[in-house]
Amino acid sequence: MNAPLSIAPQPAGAAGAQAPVTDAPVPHAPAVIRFERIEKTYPARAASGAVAALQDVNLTVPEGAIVGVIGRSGAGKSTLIRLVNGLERATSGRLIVDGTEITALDEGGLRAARRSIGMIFQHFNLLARRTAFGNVALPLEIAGVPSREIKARVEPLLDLVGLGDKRDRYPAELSGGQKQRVGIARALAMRPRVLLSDEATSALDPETTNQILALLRKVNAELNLTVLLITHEMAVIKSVADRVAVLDGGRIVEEGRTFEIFARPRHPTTRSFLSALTGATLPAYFVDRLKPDYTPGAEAVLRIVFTGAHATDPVLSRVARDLGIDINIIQAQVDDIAGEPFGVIVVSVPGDPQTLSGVVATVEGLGHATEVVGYV
Ligand SMILES: Nc1ncnc2c1ncn2[C@@H]1O[C@H](COP(=O)(O)OP(=O)(O)OP(=O)(O)O)[C@@H](O)[C@H]1O
Repeated sequence: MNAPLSIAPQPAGAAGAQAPVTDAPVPHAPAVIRFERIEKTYPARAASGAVAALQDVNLTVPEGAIVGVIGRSGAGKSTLIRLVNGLERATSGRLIVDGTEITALDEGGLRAARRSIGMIFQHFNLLARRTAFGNVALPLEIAGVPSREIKARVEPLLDLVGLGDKRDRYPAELSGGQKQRVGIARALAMRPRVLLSDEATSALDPETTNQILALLRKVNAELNLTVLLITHEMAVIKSVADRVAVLDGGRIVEEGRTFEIFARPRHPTTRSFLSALTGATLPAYFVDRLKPDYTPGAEAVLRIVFTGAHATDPVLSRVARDLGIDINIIQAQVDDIAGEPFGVIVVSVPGDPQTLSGVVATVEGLGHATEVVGYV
C-alpha cells in the first residue's frame, strides 16, 4: 500500500487509541517472540494511582530479525523488554518466546527459559571484581558448566567481540565500548536464541555506538540470533533494525519494515522522531531558525523522501516549473536503510498554504513522500 503522506497536521493523539498503522506484513519466518494483547499495569502506591504501562500490545519478532522498539521516556519500553525474560509479569495477555508461553511459567520455569534469552544493558552491568573473562564465564559457572568447557566457550566469544587481547582486564580498565563488548559476549555465553538490548548504546559516543551496532548485526547474522532492542534514538533503528515498532503511551502506534516507516511515517509520534533525526543532520544555524507554524512570508521546510530508482532532479525542476516557484536545496543525502537506497532531500519553498499544498500534491503525485519539518 502506498498511502501518500498528508501534510495536514493531525490532532495530538488522534491515532493514539486506534490500531497501530502497519502496512508491511510480518515476514513468514517463524515468530520467536510474540506479544498477544499484552497489558501491564503497575498497582497503585500510597501517593500515586495505578499506571497502565502497556496496553493491548501485539508484536511479532520473526526468527533471525532485529526488531527495534522506539519510544520516549515513560512510553513503556523497559517494561516491554523486561516482560520477555520475566523480570516483569504481564497483567494479562500472552507472551510466547521461543515456543514457550512465558506468561504461563512459574519462577522455576522462568529461570530455565531465561537461559535461551541473553540481555545487554545501557550501563553494561559488569561485575567490577571480575575480569572480562570472568564476567563472560559467570552465567556458565552458575549453570554448572565444567571449567574446561567454560574456557573453550568463553575464549571464542571474546574473539568474536574483538576482545581476545583483553581477557584479563577488569571493567575499570576498559572503555565503554569494550565494556559493552564484554556485555555482549556474556549475553551470548549460554547460546541464546534471543538477545534483548536495553538502550545498549545510549551511554556511548556516536562512533562507538556505530561499532557496537555493527557488532550486533554481526552476531545476528553469524549466529542467526533474533534481536529485540529498545531505544529512544531513531538513528539506532535506522542503522540496525529490520523492523520497528513505535511505542507511545504504552501502545504500539505504528509498526512495520524500517525502510517503509522511514519513507512513509504516518503516526505523529513517528514523524516527530524522524523530524528530530532530520533536524540532527541539518546545520545548527538553520535548525535554530526553524519555527513550528507558518507566519506570513515564511518559507516551508520540506523533507522529501525518494525511494528506489526515482531521480530527484526532474521532480524538483518540474515542481519549480509547474508552480513557478523557487526551490532552495538545503540538504541532500543518499542513505541506505537495511541495504535499500533511500534519498532524503530537504528544501525550502514558499510556505503559504496554497503554494505548499501544490508542492506537496505534485511531489506526492510523482510517488514520493513529503513531510513539513517547519518554517523559516
Ligand atoms: N515498578 C514500577 N512501579 C510503578 N510504575 C512503574 C514501574 N516501572 C515503570 N513504571 C511506570 O510505567 C511507565 C512506563 O515505564 P517504562 O520504564 O517502561 O518506560 P520507558 O519507555 O522505558 O522509559 P525510560 O526511557 O525513561 O526508561 C511509566 O509511567 C513509569 O513511571
